[in-house]
Amino acid sequence: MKTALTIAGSDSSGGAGIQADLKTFSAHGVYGMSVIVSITAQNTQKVEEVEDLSPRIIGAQLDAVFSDITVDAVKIGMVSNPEAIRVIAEKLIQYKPKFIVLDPVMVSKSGYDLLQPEAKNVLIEKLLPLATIVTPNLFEAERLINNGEITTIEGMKEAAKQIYALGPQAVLVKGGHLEGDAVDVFYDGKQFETFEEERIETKNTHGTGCTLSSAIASHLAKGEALEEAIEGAKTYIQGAIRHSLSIGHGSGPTNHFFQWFKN
Ligand SMILES: Nc1ncnc2c1ncn2[C@@H]1O[C@H](COP(=O)(O)OP(=O)(O)O)[C@@H](O)[C@H]1O
Ligand SMILES: Cc1ncc(COP(=O)(O)O)c(N)n1
Repeated sequence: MKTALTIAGSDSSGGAGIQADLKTFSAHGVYGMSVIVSITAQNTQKVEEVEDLSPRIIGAQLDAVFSDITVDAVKIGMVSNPEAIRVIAEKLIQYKPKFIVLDPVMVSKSGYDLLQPEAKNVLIEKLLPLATIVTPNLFEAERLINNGEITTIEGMKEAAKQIYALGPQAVLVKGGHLEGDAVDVFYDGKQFETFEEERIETKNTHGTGCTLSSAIASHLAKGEALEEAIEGAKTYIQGAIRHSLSIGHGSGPTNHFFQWFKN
């Protein structure tokens, strides 16, 4: 069986973070593993509190996994602070996994800072150059390049180009927060490609970015080429949002098992 590892934060409500990632891996028939960076007390309405784990235990988790198990793909989500980022980068350079999908999580949909402001430049310097692909949403893309608001597909293309220049092998700027259809823009230094799906009208989009990046990692773990992996992940997130779950009183989670249990 192919394997994937998520390095991210825990979401107590199970809709985003580590929990979304593991569900996504399972739904793809990939064996999931996790290195927890931070614990959030969170639900569908808000993030109440965040507690980061020490860089030491983050490093120890990475050593435990990589020293024993072949990791076919890594997904990185919430990394929270500069010290955590430094140890993650150091271990990834040491163990050299073949694929790294970096979701540069910055702020939760409910508006809580999941990346300390002073950690942004460390993420850019240490993690972006290691990424097979980086998957910012519009807000994160704006913050990565500090070049104003992105409001059009053309703007997303320009941002993708500038983020590519920061060192990842490819970029997928996600258009979930734009108006109209859900259009994501891919750039790999050679060409642009757009991945488009019809926008689904729902408030239940908690964890969509986590789900998409883990789905890409799952497809890469199974040996698919990058664009094929994005295509598969985009089809998956569309189903997971279409059948998303009205759980809780706020923004409900995506449905990872919609193939079997439709809402
Ligand atoms: N309402 C929606 N209908 C269809 N696809 C969506 C919707 N909202 C987001 N998506 C898709 O879900 C994925 C996650 O996007 P986005 O919401 O922009 O990221 P994030 O969760 O990081 O903010 C992207 O592929 C985006 O196009
Ligand atoms: C632990 C953790 N990781 C990531 C997200 C982002 O997900 P969203 O953008 O849907 O709030 C989150 N809310 N919590």
